[in-house]
Amino acid sequence: MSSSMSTPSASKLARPVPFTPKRKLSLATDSDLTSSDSRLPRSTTPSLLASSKKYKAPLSTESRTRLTNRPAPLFPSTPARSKSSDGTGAVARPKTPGSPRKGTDSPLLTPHVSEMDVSRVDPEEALVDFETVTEVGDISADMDEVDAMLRDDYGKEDKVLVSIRIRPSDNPSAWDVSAGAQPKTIKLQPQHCKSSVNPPQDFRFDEILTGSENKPVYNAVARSHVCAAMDGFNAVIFAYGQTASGKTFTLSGDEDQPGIIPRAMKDVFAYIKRTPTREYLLRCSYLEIYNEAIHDLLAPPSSSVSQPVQIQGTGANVVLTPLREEVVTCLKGVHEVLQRGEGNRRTASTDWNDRSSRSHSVFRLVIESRERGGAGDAEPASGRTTPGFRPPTPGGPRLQARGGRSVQTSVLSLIDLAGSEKATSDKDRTREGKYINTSLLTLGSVISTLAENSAKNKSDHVPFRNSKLTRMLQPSLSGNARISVICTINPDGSAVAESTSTLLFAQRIKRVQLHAQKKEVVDTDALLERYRKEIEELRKRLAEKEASQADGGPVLKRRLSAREQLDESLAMHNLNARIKQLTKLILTSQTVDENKGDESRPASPMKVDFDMSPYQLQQELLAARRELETQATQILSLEAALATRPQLPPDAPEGEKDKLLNEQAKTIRELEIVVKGYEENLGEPLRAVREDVEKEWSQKLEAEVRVRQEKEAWADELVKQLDKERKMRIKLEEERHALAAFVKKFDQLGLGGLVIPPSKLNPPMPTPGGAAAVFAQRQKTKVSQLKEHSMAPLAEAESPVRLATAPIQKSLLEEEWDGGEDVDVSIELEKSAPSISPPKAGLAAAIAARKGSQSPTREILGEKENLPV
Ligand SMILES: Nc1ncnc2c1ncn2[C@@H]1O[C@H](COP(=O)(O)OP(=O)(O)OP(=O)(O)O)[C@@H](O)[C@H]1O
Repeated sequence: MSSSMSTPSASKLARPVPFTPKRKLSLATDSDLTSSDSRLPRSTTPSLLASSKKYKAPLSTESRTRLTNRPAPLFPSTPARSKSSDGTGAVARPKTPGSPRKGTDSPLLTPHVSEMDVSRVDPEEALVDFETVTEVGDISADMDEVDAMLRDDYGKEDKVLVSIRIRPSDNPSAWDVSAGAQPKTIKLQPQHCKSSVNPPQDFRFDEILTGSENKPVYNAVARSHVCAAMDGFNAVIFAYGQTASGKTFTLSGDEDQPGIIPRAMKDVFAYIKRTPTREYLLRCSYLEIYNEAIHDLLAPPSSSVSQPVQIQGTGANVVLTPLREEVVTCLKGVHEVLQRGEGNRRTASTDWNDRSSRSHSVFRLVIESRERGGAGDAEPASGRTTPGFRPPTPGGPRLQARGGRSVQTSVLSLIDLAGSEKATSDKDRTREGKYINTSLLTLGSVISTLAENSAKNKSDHVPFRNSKLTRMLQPSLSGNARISVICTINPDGSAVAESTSTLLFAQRIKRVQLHAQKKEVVDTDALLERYRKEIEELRKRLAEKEASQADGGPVLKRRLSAREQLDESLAMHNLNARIKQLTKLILTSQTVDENKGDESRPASPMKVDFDMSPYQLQQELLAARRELETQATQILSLEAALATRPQLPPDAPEGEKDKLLNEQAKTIRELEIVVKGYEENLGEPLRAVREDVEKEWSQKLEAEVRVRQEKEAWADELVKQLDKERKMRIKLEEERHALAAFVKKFDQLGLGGLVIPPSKLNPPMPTPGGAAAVFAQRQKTKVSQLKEHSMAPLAEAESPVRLATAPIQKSLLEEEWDGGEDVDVSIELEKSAPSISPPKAGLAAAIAARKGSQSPTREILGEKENLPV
């Protein structure tokens, strides 16, 4: 059956705010992030969400309807943030401390000492039988399905279960899906193919799911893995896909459609309920990988800032430390843990998703279980049976004979990966996007190498260490886990490149070979075993106290002071309470679900001595804290010393140096694989990003070129103008020199006693008002001088040569020079000439004769002396 994914839509409604109220990003600056990502304060910034105006993934009409008609929730909504009692909305401080983990006995790694006052536990409350369970809606609804699952043979699968989930959309789908038939295929519609030569590829997967219902998705892709985890296999379920394609919706869901995590938790308790032959201890942790730093989502904010989580160990023995683990005994407890963790996740509004996960989040449930029936059990198995029970694990009783009892430990990891994305308009989001894409690319290349190794029976190096995500997943990806991958895609034509890339990833991971094994060992470190031992010890002490009281009777009582008697009875009460409390942490089919009113329980790494007085305990606590501080300082200085030490001393043996060189060569190979994977895996979307960037830059370049051309044209014009001006100056200069030379010669010949003052040969700078103004002024002065002196001698004197004898009389030439250097003085002279009245006849004649010629002096000289001009 082939169907298109399009859904008719009348209009695009506003995108509803998704249910998940994840923690928003702080406004930390880029430099903050760079300096210490792990120290990033997780404060919220409402403006980040409010500022989102861009295009976001459109929701289908179907999901919008679902979101507007909400029935009362069956399961407490996973990520909703609870209001504190003071109504501020702040998440209440967790009441319980971190539990110890295997191999983390150091107090530094389990820094949160129990805060719970055990004396307050009501022993009566602890004893609740499974028949008294009232939270029917929580667990029983899915019991039959769990029974059915338990009958299935789910443990033999050695391939990754790969499913595709297509997000509903109002736009026409670009994909043809054949989800009903076998094999289930998905194919790009021909009109969306880039190449008309190659027909679209048929992708085949285990499941192809559509629609907004989360239950069928859970049943198809997760339930078998949850049951496998309960049965002792490590199991990993993760969602992979482009941003806003529905990963968080699939994993966490919302109030109407709880996702895989809440449904899985329900099944965990249902499973315990259906398995009376075993007892369980559950503890969970929640972390995120943000900008390549691991953050504990359950740690109090102060400690998560000061102590980022580190990955220690190698290969299959990867340990995360310090990571808070909380023992959970009921669905409500898990809900509280999830809620707290979700509240601490980093989300932000991006160009594509109002609440985009900016980190990879990992919810881990550690399941310890073992056969029931040995000494120390709080209660014997009731003998009540339910159809569909699994038979007891073969070999269990035999292992008990060796002192401890075999404990099965498995981990169920539920991972919501951040979505691959293009560069976004926001700088911080782009930076996060880079980290996200890089770690996804590393995941892609790890999967590629694993698939290649499986297909060709090779053992090529797998670059697990290239990202925190792959390093953390190394034990599971190496094969010792059952893996289910849900690849989510957006069916729109605009997202074809990203969806194709996701499908290629899905196809590759399908080829990875798994060989998951159950781990059942005599494990004295298992928390379950430690609790059992502690219970036994406490019981022994209680019995001794009771016995000594019974033996001593009134005699003993008389010897003890009233205060001592009070302390004694208090100590016994505490012992009882602690026994009850520890017993309650161990889940059996009878006790599961009985602690419905409690939150997660403490799992104190310390064995508390209840005989101590409160004062003594306080002193001990203080001393322990001091020791802790000293050790922390020591660790810091050791770390600093380690960091500054060269990798190898100069005199290290050659073998060591070779080893280091080999390691470095290995790292280079890994990087090469990453680069190769980079090109292969997400080449398509990144090409698109590159094209976008290239386009933007070529536009900028064109604009720059245009501006430059304009400037060059302007500069050319300026050069031309300057050239013209220079030529004009040269011409004027030549004229000036010619004139000066001529006048000099004129004077040398003694033709008029005209003396050219040196200032005329080096004329002054132009005067304001120009030559005309100066000339007019001088003429005026001259006229007034003429008026003052007698005009007669001048009138009698015909020859201009006489002029030289009158010292106050300037020569015509001088007057001409006063006109300035750049102006044609002859014109000014002509204009001004009539105003000089009454001129001497000879001079007037000379002026008149000069009309039309370039220089009046030349005219005069030409006339009088017949000199060549
Ligand atoms: N199958 C679905 N049915 C209905 N609504 C869906 C479905 N899948 C996704 N959505 C809606 O689409 C929006 C984006 O989904 P979601 O946040 O789960 O994407 P994501 O892949 O986790 O994105 P990111 O990687 O950016 O965190 C949400 O509002 C979600 O409710």
